[in-house]
Amino acid sequence: MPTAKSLAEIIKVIEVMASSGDSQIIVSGISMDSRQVQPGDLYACVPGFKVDGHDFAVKAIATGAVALVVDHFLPIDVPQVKVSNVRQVLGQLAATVYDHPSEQLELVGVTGTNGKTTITYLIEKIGTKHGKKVGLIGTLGARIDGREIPGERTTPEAIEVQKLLGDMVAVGVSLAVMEVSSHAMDLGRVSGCEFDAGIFTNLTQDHLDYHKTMEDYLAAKSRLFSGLEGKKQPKVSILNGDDSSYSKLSQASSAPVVSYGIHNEVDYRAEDVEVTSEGVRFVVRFHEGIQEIRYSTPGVFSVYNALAAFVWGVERGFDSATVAEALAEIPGVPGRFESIRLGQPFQVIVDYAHTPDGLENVVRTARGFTKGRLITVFGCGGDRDKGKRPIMGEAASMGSNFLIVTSDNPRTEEPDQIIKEVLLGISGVDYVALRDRREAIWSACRMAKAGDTILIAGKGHETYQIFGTEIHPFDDREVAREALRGLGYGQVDC
Ligand SMILES: CC(=O)N[C@H]1[C@@H](OP(=O)(O)OP(=O)(O)OC[C@H]2O[C@@H](n3ccc(=O)[nH]c3=O)[C@H](O)[C@@H]2O)O[C@H](CO)[C@@H](O)[C@@H]1O[C@H](C)C(=O)N[C@@H](C)C(=O)N[C@H](CCC(=O)O)C(=O)O
Ligand SMILES: Nc1ncnc2c1ncn2[C@@H]1O[C@H](COP(=O)(O)OP(=O)(O)OP(=O)(O)O)[C@@H](O)[C@H]1O
Ligand SMILES: N[C@H](CCC[C@H](N)C(=O)O)C(=O)O
Ligand SMILES: [Mg+2]
Repeated sequence: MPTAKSLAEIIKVIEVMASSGDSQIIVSGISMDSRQVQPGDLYACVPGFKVDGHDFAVKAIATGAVALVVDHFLPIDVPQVKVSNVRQVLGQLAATVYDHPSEQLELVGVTGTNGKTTITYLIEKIGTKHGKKVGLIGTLGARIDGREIPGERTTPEAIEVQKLLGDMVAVGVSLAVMEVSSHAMDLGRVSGCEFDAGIFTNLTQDHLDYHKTMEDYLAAKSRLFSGLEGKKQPKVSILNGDDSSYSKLSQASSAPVVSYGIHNEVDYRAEDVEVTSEGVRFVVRFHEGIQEIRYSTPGVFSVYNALAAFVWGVERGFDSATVAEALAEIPGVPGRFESIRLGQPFQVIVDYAHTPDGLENVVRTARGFTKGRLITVFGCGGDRDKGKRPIMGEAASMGSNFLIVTSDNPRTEEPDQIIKEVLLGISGVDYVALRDRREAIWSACRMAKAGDTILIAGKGHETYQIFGTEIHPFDDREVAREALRGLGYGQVDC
C-alpha cells in the first residue's frame, strides 16, 4: 500500500522544470491511466505511441486525481508539476510513493533476448529451496510467495513494478527476481528499482521494429548493468562470456563482472555437457571447485540458463550443492520445451521459440534425439519485427524434415502476408502453409509416425491468439491434446 505524502515530498526525487498550485497537497497514490485512477492519486500524463495521456487529465481529475505530472501546463485548476519527460520520471515517483520497495529486498534483474523467463523460474526455485519468500515478475505474470497475479507485459509499467515490489515487501518477500525487457529499459519501467544483481543471457535478433538497430537494442539492455549502483552492496553483473556482446556489457557494467559459458575463458565454465531428450547434465568448474548440475529441459541453451542461475546462487553466497539440488528438482517451465504425452508413439513438444536463435536452438535440440522425422509447426507474430520472419523460416529449415507454417498472433496484420514472408526463408525442406493454427497442429499429429517429433513453436504458455485487436482462447498444449485424443490416443496424460 502506498503511504500518503505531500506532493512536494514526492517530487523531491526528480528534476522539476516548473510547478504550479499547492505543493503541500496530500497524494495517496499514483496512476498513468485515467481509467484506473483512485481518489487522491497523482495522475501522470504520458504522451504515448497511440494517444496522449494529457488528453485524459480532465477525466482523471473528475475521477479523483488531485494533481498532475505534465510536460506542458494544462488549463486545469489543480497542482501541476512540469517535467521534460513524464514517462522517464514515473519510476522514481512511484518508488517514492511506494516507499522504495526495491531497497527493502534483494532484487535480481534478468535481461537478454532468450532465456529470461526460464532463468527467473530457476532463481525463484533456488530462493525457495533456501527458505526465502520469493517474488517473481515476468512474461507469465507475477507470483508473490506462490500467489499468481496475471500480467500482460514481460516487464510491467513503472507504477505496476513498484506496486508489485511494494506488495512483496508487505508480505515479507526477501528476494525478488524480474525479467527486464529492452522495451522496459528504454521506456523507464524499471527506473526507481535498485538491483543487486543483473544477469545477461544472450543477444540475437528481435524487436528491430522498436529498436531499429542491434546496437540500440544492446544499448537498452546494457543500461541494466551500467545502472548497478546504489545503497545495497555488494552488486554483481553475471554475463554470458560466449556471447558477442560480452566485452561491451562488461565495459558498461558498474558492478564487478562474473562470466559464465561453455567455450571461452570464463569464471564459471560448463564442461562434459550431455544433452538427452530428458534434459542436460554437466559439470561446472569455478573458483571454489566443481559441481555437477542436472536440469530437466534439454538443449545446449538449457546449459546456459541453468549455469547462469547457478552462478547467481553461488555468488550471492548459497551453498553450491544445494543450488544444484534446486536445479535438479525443477520440473520445467510452462510452455518451454513442454512435452505433451498421451501415450502416442511420437513426441509432441510445445515451445515458446519466437526468435530466429530460439527456433534454431530448439530445432537443433529436437533433431538431436529424433530418430524419425522432425515436423515443425510455427509462424511469426504480427506487429512485431518483420525482419525476423524469413530468418525464422531459414532456422526452421535447418534440421526439420517437414514444416507447417501457420499463424502465431497475427494482430493487425494479414495472416497470409506474414506467412508469405516466413516462406521466403525456407529452403531444402518440404512444407505446407496452413493459416489456421488448429488445423496445422491436427495436420502434424495426423502425419506423425512412431519415432517422429512434432515441435510446435512460438506460443508456448500462451492461452490465446490475437486477431486484429481481438483475443481468442487458444492453447497449443490443449489443441495438441485434443488432436491426439481425436486420433485415438489416451484420455489422460502419462
Ligand atoms: C511500445 C510499448 O511498449 N507501448 C506501451 C505503451 O503504449 P503507449 O505509450 O502507446 O500508450 P498509449 O496507449 O498511447 O497511452 C498513452 C497514455 O495514455 C493513458 N491513457 C490512455 C487511454 C485512456 O483512456 N486513458 C489514459 O490515461 C495510458 O495509460 C498511457 O499512460 O504504454 C502502454 C500502457 O502501459 C502499453 O500497454 C504499451 O505496450 C504495448 C501494448 C506493447 O505491446 N508493448 C510490447 C511491445 C512490450 O512492451 N513488450 C516488451 C518486450 C517483450 C519481450 O520480448 O519479452 C515487454 O516488456 O512486454
Ligand atoms: N539461453 C537460450 N538461448 C537461446 N534460446 C533460448 C534460451 N533459453 C530459451 N530459449 C528459447 O527461447 C524460448 C523462450 O524462452 P524464455 O521464455 O525463457 O525467454 P524470454 O527471454 O523470457 O522470452 P521473452 O522475450 O518472450 O520474454 C524458449 O522456449 C526456447 O525456445
Ligand atoms: N515478448 C514477445 C513475445 C512474442 C510471442 C509470439 N507468440 C508473438 O506474439 O509474436 C513479443 O511481444 O514480441
Ligand atoms: Mg520472458
